[in-house]
Amino acid sequence: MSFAQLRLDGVTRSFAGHDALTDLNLTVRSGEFIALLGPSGCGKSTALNCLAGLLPLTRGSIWSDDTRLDTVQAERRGFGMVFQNYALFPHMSVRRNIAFGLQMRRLPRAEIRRRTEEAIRLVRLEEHANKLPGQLSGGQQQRVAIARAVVLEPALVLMDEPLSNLDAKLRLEMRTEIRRLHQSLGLTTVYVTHDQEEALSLADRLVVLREGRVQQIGTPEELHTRPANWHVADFMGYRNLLRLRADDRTGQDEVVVTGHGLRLVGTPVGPVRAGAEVIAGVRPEDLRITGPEEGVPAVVEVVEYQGREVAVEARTADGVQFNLRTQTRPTLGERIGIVVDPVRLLVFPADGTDADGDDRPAGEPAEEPTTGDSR
Ligand SMILES: Nc1ncnc2c1ncn2[C@@H]1O[C@H](COP(=O)(O)OP(=O)(O)OP(=O)(O)O)[C@@H](O)[C@H]1O
Repeated sequence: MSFAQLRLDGVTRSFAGHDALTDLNLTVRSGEFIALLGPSGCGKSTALNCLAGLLPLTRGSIWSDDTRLDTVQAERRGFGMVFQNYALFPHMSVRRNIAFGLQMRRLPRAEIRRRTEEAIRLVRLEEHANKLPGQLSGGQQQRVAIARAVVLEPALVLMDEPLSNLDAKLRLEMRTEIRRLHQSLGLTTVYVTHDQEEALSLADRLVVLREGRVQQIGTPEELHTRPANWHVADFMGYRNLLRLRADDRTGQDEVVVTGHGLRLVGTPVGPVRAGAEVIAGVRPEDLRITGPEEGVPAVVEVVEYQGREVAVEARTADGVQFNLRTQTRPTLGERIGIVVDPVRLLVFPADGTDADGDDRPAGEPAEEPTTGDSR
């Protein structure tokens, strides 16, 4: 069942009266790689299982072009699935595991053989085709699982944290592998992960979820440079989140924020009102270290070697902690100045209101952003 567009329209799923996923609207275009991203419990797997047909919807609908899909049984949707536990048949060889789905479809024997061998080649398991899953490494087993899904040429491939059981090095390799397969086979993929780096590197578009609600949908670049609210910023590596107050001179393009002995100029994202409480966020790599006579004065407390760069923690006299990344290596106890580029300091309404003024995910944030003194 191939499609030009797959549309999720107000997809909602609740468990015992509690919404696990609320009002998900998303259009997946054929050939796209979409990542569903968010912390544990945000509703990612629920969304994927609704798409797969493993969970009935509480409200809303799913459409494959003009055909309603949410009423179609899981096995008739023609989707491929890859999960974190590979769920391979332990008593069957790699080759038979991959061929199994084709055999179930009663395809001609020659076609089964041709497609199976091609899938084995695609995931580079030629040398292991006769082994049992138990004789393979985790990464190899995951490749079998992927081959088994894509050999059926599914209209959509659904992956739920497929790399989470692998070690760091293999995860990176498999990530490249998955992207390569997606491209070379012209797949359409929906991929669930809690790892923002994985999502940013794999996906054409990301859907950031929090407490069952979409926070933002966008390209990696859009999310990276323009998170819609501070929750998304938090997730996108804006490690410095400061609870401050907007000055009276709040404009369209610039806002002065003050508090905890700080006075910084930033860029408003969303409806930031003069005098309002805000969350100002900046990434560690967007802060610059200079001498103590310039910028925000602070003292270096932690210096952590991280390959080419150094992660630095510094604290101001008022106890605000900053996380920085630099190429130069300051010494412990050194007095430095921290320069904040106004374009890179994003200022969000503290209630979590979105950039488009949509205040659906609003409400006083449950978790407090770091203000330095809380750590
Ligand atoms: N079968 C179920 N019965 C009751 N509650 C459920 C069920 N499945 C999920 N939930 C609840 O729905 C919410 C979303 O769960 P979901 O598994 O979709 O989150 P997730 O983002 O995939 O998290 P994780 O990465 O930890 O799997 C959670 O609060 C979870 O406890």
